[in-house]
Amino acid sequence: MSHPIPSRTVSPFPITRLRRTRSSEALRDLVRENSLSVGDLIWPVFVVDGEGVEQDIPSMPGVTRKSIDALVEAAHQAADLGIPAMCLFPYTDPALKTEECEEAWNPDNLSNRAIRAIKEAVPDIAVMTDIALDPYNANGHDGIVKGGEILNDETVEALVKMALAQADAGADILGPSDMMDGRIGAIRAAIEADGHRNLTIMSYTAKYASAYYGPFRDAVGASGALKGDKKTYQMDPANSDEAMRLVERDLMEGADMIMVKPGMPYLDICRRVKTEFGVPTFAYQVSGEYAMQEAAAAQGWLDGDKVMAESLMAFKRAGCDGILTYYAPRMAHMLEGK
Ligand SMILES: NCc1[nH]cc(CCC(=O)O)c1CC(=O)O
Repeated sequence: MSHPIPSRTVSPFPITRLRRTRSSEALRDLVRENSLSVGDLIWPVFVVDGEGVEQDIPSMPGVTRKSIDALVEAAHQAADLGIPAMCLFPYTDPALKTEECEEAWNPDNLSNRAIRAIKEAVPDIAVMTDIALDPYNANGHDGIVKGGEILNDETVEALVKMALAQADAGADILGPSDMMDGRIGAIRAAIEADGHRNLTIMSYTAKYASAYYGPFRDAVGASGALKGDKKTYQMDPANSDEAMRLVERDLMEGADMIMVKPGMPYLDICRRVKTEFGVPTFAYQVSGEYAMQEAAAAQGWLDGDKVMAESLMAFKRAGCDGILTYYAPRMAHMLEGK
């Protein structure tokens, strides 16, 4: 937390030399204000159909789409590293994409099968889901489209069905990422009525209409499908007060945790959420942030490991309790000294 600095802490030079507490690693350790630990990390992963499959994603070097068996293996490794949660994103066969998006609430869709497989093999790792229609939508949008309009209330009904299917599959954290109005309240009411009393919701509350999602859309196979942009539901990057209204709204409707997305370009929003609401606050370091850092590292223009660690610490300093990051296993290895 940041505190107002009373001027009496700074006497004139040389009584005060602020370099003293930076003069050795030991002193720097003692006065460090924030820390990053493995327990802060949520690992987003991409699931694809098949067996023994690991596909590279060219715009996200080092990240792969994995079939369920490979994903279970990855879940074991994540749990061994102490990573508390994984977040699943399915690559959907284009043949399963429709205008009504029915595959989204199929109890046996790829994502729900993956949830079951992970919870059975590695029960201690928390599984987070994505609730939005875009992987299943013939036109790539997060909501149902009729006559060129992204329909709010009809989409919310579909999202509730999707949430219930994920709850039944054993999800621990539901992640509505669609930005429709009223979806948190509708999902909360439905899962309560269905007896899922401890099921948490991490709302993608302040999700901006961002150009940083490009590589993710390649990873889930949505780039080609998307017609137009997402500006009628995702937020305008120019706005900050509006994000605070969304946080208040989502908390009132039953969200347990709040997320800001993208991450690094929106650290001011993270800080405002934490300072103004004092609730569990998360940021998503998105695909484009990862791609930028890795592209520069591959050129030898940046030190990839150091930039990874610095970028993740920045989220803690901005007030986040945790970070969704494709770096989760790599950062965990570094933190464990492995
Ligand atoms: N609603 C789907 C969704 N969930 C997470 C991301 C982006 C994640 C990333 O870029 O890493 C997106 C893409 C989008 O809204 O277009």
